[in-house]
Amino acid sequence: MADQQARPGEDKRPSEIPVIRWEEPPEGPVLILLDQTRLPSEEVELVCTDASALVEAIRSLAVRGAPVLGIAGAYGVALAAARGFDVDEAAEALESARPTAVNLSVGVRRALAAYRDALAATGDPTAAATAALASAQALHREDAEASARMAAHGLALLDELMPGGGHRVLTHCNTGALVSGGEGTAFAVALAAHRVGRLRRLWVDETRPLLQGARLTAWEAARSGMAYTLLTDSAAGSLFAAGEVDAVLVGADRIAADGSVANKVGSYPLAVLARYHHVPFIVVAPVTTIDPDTPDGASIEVEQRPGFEVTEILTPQASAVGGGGGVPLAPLGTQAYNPAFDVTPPELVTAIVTEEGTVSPVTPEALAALCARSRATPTA
Ligand SMILES: CSC[C@@H](O)[C@@H](O)C(=O)COP(=O)(O)O
Repeated sequence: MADQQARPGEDKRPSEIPVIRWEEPPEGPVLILLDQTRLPSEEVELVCTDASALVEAIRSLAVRGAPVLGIAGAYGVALAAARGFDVDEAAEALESARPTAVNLSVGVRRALAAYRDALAATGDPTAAATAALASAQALHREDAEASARMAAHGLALLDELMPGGGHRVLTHCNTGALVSGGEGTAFAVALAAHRVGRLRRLWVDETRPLLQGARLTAWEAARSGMAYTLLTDSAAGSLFAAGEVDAVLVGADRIAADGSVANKVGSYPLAVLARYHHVPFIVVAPVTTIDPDTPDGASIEVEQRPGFEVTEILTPQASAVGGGGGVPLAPLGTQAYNPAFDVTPPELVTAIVTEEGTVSPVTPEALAALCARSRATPTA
């Protein structure tokens, strides 16, 4: 079950946006999410008391973006365990809530493994629930740390590629604090450049159809005080042609073993434009987004979203899952093609920036070496 409660909208640094948190009131543990479908007009929290409410929140994009989906999935397992639900069933429902972002299943599986190990060791479901929660909290902390390290590596790369500073960066979708335990992935790099006075402008693609750029990235950019300009996705071409873009920074939902990058639909056209205009196309993602079990781009499952997201303008009150209810943009009955993501082949990616360092050029061998380095670091 999920309840909604409004919270006052005082100004905060992006890192202080309370995207997701665990609380234990007397009625029992809850997972509290900032409902991203209501931004930027309202800051409303969604209180999940069970995993099925969280599954619904994930499908409706109340919580979204690869790293935080992993964190949410892990807390979802902990919630099911703490509330005495069937943990395996909850884990399965959570893992399959959205197919493309690999972080979701990484987070769910990690908390589930912690739960099962503790149950096997102690036979005590309460101890197992505590272990699942500790695992989710560790993932949450690690993501914040990874975010800071990605920002540092990404800023170093921007400075290396453009030693003069004054970076004009184009970004797509939303990759800031709203998707992370920290300040995000691609947006965190732009924020780091802004803080040291080297970001001249952040170009923000509106990101049709659900407007994560306009609603969320512009909201985060405004809070950070950086210079930013919103554009329609289709205006990116003329912006490149005018020589106004020095680099493209995007996140990723899944990176295949060959370096193919699944990210919000519209990323691939930006990569093609960037190549044509000799502009670096940089992907920023934690190592958990690299999926060694997915060999190539063709093997990535791309989520297909309902057509009404394209044929209607959804108001915050209209359900993004249950079927329309928004303002019609197209004649009734119009069919829509609505993949949530597209896949950029590795040859169009200048670099992949992770918390473990930067891979450039992007090759299967370099990615495998990075993953091996990361696996050598123990996790909770
Ligand atoms: C660091 S976030 C990377 C991606 O998850 C992000 O760019 C994206 O595509 C999110 O899509 P969404 O459908 O809003 O979950």
